[in-house]
Amino acid sequence: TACSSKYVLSQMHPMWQGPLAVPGGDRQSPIDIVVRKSVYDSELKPLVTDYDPETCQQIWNNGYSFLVEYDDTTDKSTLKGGPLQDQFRLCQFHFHWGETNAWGSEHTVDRRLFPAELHLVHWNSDKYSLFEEAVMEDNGLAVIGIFLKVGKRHEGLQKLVDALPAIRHKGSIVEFTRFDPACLLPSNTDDYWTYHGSLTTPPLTESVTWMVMKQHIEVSHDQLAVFRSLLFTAAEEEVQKSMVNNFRVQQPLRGRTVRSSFS
Ligand SMILES: NS(=O)(=O)c1c(F)c(F)c(-n2cc(CC3CCCCC3)nn2)c(F)c1F
Ligand SMILES: [Zn+2]
Repeated sequence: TACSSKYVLSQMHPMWQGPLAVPGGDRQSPIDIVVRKSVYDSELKPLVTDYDPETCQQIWNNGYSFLVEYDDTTDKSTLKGGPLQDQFRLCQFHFHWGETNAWGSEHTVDRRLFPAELHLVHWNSDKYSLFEEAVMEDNGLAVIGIFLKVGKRHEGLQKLVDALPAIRHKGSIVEFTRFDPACLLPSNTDDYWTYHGSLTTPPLTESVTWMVMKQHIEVSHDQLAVFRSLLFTAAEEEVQKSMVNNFRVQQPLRGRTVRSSFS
């Protein structure tokens, strides 16, 4: 898909630190969400997701995370509502996690870290015709962020966990079909924080409307351990590096307001 063909990885250090902020960047991600400073906005609507599992295509290790990619050539898997004016197409979802359960998420809530964070990446198909185009525009992307906590096993996640050994190395890809990403959403998707930010990996473009869910999902310790069995490195590299701590350092708020859909 447009999204997959271009998810090429720049030679990024695993612990993507990169420039603290993009030159002139005043809406970088991730950030700490300071609950008491967020502003309730009664105009914010519930999110409306409409995902078709038939658009699920493949799962691959891009050397930064693992991605589940969807066919985004038609409006079959969409997101609208929330703070969004337009309709957005799902192109991929991926995760960020730590080497231990003590950290791993990119966003935090009052400095609280979670062991992992799921990102569902969508692009504005009302205004643009390709992901690559949308990724460069102010209102081009919409990403849903969902925190993961260690607890009971997540039945829906297991199909994905079982596919990971086949993509241990950077660059490996396998067919992955009929996976409904709705199974990864928390039961309550009405309560979220939203702010204008950026990709947390290169090209770090400031094109993302973020919606971070208030409610986390639970996965088991063992399921998360399989994430950590992935490798940043390709099969032919001598030194293999575990794919862990693939999160970006937090960025300055620069006067932005984080709005909440709940009071
Ligand atoms: N963490 S995040 O902010 O949710 C997040 C995203 F939203 C992304 F869209 C990407 N992304 C990066 C590219 C490379 C493209 C390479 C060609 C030019 C456009 C980017 N594809 N998708 C991404 F890597 C990422 F981490
Ligand atoms: Zn991400």
